[in-house]
Amino acid sequence: MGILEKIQEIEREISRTQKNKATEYHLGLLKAKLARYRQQLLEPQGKSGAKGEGFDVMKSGDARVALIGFPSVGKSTLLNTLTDTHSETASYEFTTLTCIPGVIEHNGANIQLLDLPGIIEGAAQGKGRGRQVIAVARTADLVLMMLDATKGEIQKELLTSELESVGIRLNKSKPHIYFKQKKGGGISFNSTVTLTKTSEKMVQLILHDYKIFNAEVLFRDDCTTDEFVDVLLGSRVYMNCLYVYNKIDQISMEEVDRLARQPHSVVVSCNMKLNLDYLLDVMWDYLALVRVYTKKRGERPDFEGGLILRKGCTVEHVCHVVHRTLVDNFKYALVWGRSVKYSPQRVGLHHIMSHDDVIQIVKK
Ligand SMILES: Nc1nc2c(ncn2[C@@H]2O[C@H](COP(=O)(O)OP(=O)(O)OP(=O)(O)O)[C@@H](O)[C@H]2O)c(=O)[nH]1
Ligand SMILES: [K+]
Ligand SMILES: [Mg+2]
Repeated sequence: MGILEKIQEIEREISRTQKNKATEYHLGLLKAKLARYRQQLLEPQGKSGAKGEGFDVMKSGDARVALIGFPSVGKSTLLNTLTDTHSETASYEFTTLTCIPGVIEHNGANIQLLDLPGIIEGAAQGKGRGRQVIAVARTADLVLMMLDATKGEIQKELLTSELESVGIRLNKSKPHIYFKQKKGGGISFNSTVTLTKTSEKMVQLILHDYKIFNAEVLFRDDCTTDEFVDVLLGSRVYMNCLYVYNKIDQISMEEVDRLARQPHSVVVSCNMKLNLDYLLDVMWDYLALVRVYTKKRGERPDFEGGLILRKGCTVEHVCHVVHRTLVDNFKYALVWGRSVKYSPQRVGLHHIMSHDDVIQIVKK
């Protein structure tokens, strides 16, 4: 039996099984099996076809953003509007068949935007070019899930579950579970909180099913069985996602207002160029980018050549970007901007920089 058939069989069994106390362990085990088969399905089966022509795009710039969505929601139209690249657009589905990179220039940063073929239900199982699209999405720093504002929330749910089924978790943080396989000593299970969503027995059963007999498990949160399986499989990707509702020119103001209030959501119209500046600002936030200007003593800051770093970056990070050996000769730095109380303020290597700060590094 192929993996796909096995998956279907388990899914059928799960839907047949009534959810209650007596079937809890049975269902938990089925779900764990399902997760394992899905993982196997994703792993490239030989060289042929798995990678897919037209998807091998070099990473470039300061960050990478992938456009995911059903066909004809306006992904290519967005790429054409925000970048100098041209990607074919049309009213029929699957206009785009490969990965098309463009560059967004924003706040002095170059953000690589990837236009991708539309994905459809069953993409994770290889329908359309789903698997290749998902593989590219995994390499991005941010997913823009583009949705057609004239269609229902169901698109978002379907896409989210497609991505979930291949190990991509959107806007979720990694479960606080410590798991380590050991050479011996059996299973050591501990938790720092009371577990209400799973149990030691459930975890033991799953580990047994995975043929893991020696391991250390520590729950630091009241996590679910599914979250434990995520940690066990270890290959989950936790990604930031922005839901971009396009074609708001086609819906009522009330509806626009409602969509705009959804979490992690931005409403736009690519055709009418509505709200795209706001989209760029939110993208910048979600990418957690920071621009820092350097300045030499007695000179004006270099406002042309801002350095692009990540939120939380320190003076030490800035030094590394400026020059490899700068840290060794570092005496102190003067900083102007939002990260300091007084401008300028003398700071050390561990000082955390804010967006648009100016820094002057003083050497020994
Ligand atoms: N009304 C309206 N139509 C739009 C908007 N943006 C794009 N469209 C239209 O939607 C259709 C599909 O646009 P594309 O950019 O080709 O969509 P896509 O998501 O790249 O489609 P695939 O590559 O086939 O997956 C085109 O006819 C566009 O003109 C918008 O803001 N409003
Ligand atoms: K299209
Ligand atoms: Mg397209």
